[in-house]
Amino acid sequence: MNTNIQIKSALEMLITEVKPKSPVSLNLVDALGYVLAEDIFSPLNIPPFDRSPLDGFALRACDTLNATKEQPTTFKVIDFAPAGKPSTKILGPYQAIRIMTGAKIPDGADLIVPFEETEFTEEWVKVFKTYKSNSNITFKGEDIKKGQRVLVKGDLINPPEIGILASIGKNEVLVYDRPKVAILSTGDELVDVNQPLEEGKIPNSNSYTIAALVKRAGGIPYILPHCPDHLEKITKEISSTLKWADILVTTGGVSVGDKDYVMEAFQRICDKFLFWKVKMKPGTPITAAKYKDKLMIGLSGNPAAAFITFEIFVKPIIKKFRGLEKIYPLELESTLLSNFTKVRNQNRFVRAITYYDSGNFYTKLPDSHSSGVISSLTKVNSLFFIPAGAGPFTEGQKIKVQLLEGEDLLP
Ligand SMILES: Nc1nc2c(c(=O)[nH]1)N[C@H]1C(S)=C(S)[C@@H](COP(=O)(O)OP(=O)(O)OC[C@H]3O[C@@H](n4cnc5c(N)ncnc54)[C@H](O)[C@@H]3O)O[C@H]1N2
Ligand code: MOO
Ligand SMILES: [Mg+2]
Repeated sequence: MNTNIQIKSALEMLITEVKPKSPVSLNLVDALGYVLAEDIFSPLNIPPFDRSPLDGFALRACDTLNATKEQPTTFKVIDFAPAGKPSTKILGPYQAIRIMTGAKIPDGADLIVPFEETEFTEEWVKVFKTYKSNSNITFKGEDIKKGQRVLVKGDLINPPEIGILASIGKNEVLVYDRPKVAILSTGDELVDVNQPLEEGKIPNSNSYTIAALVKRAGGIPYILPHCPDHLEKITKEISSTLKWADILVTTGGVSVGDKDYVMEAFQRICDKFLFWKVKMKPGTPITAAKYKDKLMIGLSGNPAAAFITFEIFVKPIIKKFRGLEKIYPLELESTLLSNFTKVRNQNRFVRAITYYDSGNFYTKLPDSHSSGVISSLTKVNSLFFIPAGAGPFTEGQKIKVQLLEGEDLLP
């Protein structure tokens, strides 16, 4: 069995098992946060016609040749062209068409003069200088050429991409579906959040933390009813869940306790067992297995360990299922504002709070790092990785932290 393996090997083992979900066609408004499963080519020129970028008058530049401040040239206003209603007139010598921003340039015109540079009435307009041909015209295809590739397979759809798709008249896009992530907390001590507590019991918090983390990572979370520490029941629940879920995340029952059954359940169900125990703290006893194209990941029951190992191992998996290429966190240099003096012979991920101020990043470490402590997770937005044997770390020292959000900023 693969056991006590390095963090990197565990991640590689998991990631190589993941293929992006099959593409689905989505309406534009629903596509936010999905990843494109096709290259997008524009069927149109944008703009689709030569248009005016200003409110003013359409003229012929050659007619402005003798215009000066002292001796302006006068043009006869022959038509009005608002946006969306092109003028049908052909502009002749010393004629002008009053034109609005976004309107099609009338035939015969090669110049737009903005209102501010003219004097005008309803019948005539005066210009006071010479203009070059093609001044103040936005040309057809200047923004996007017909046939141009505007977005690439693998691009994340954010609001700008939605706008680009709409501007080329595309209402449906092919995107990679989001993975369905089932969450199963195990433990005889668990009760639902809305149920009364009895002696020795605790509310199931992991399912909710994990569901929120799944959502933040772009997966679709499904919280299953928590399961007692019972091998048959756990096995049955996981087997039936894998019929529809892409990823199954469990918490609890992965260590060496008499009632820790999750790894055994994985072994019964899987067609490929991946590993048990990774050389890191917290969350050492993490386990993973594969069944068909589905992944099972068993996280430690300790709330902070479940949180941290989710971010390290499950988040990149979800991102790969979503079709993203950048699946690992953004790492940045930061100034440590706390002391961390313990030197341990184990790789550690320390929960951290990182912020930006006047050109620098700063990182504070909460007081407690115990994997069973949940209170010190508040405001945690980053992880400080300490390789085995490294340290001590003191206030003012530069360190590297991994951000739990902000991957958009990756190059
Ligand atoms: N003899 C040893 N004991 C333990 C070892 C070891 O190496 N030798 N490893 C410790 C480490 S490290 C960890 S981490 C835990 C892992 O425990 P499990 O994954 O088996 O989790 P449980 O035993 O079920 O629970 C641990 C802890 O977490 C609480 N818990 C569980 N589920 C939830 C939930 N859904 N919401 C909130 N809290 C939960 C549970 O009550 C326990 O307190 O094992 C150590 N032991
Ligand atoms: O590996 Mo455990 O989560 O540190 O207590
Ligand atoms: Mg246990």
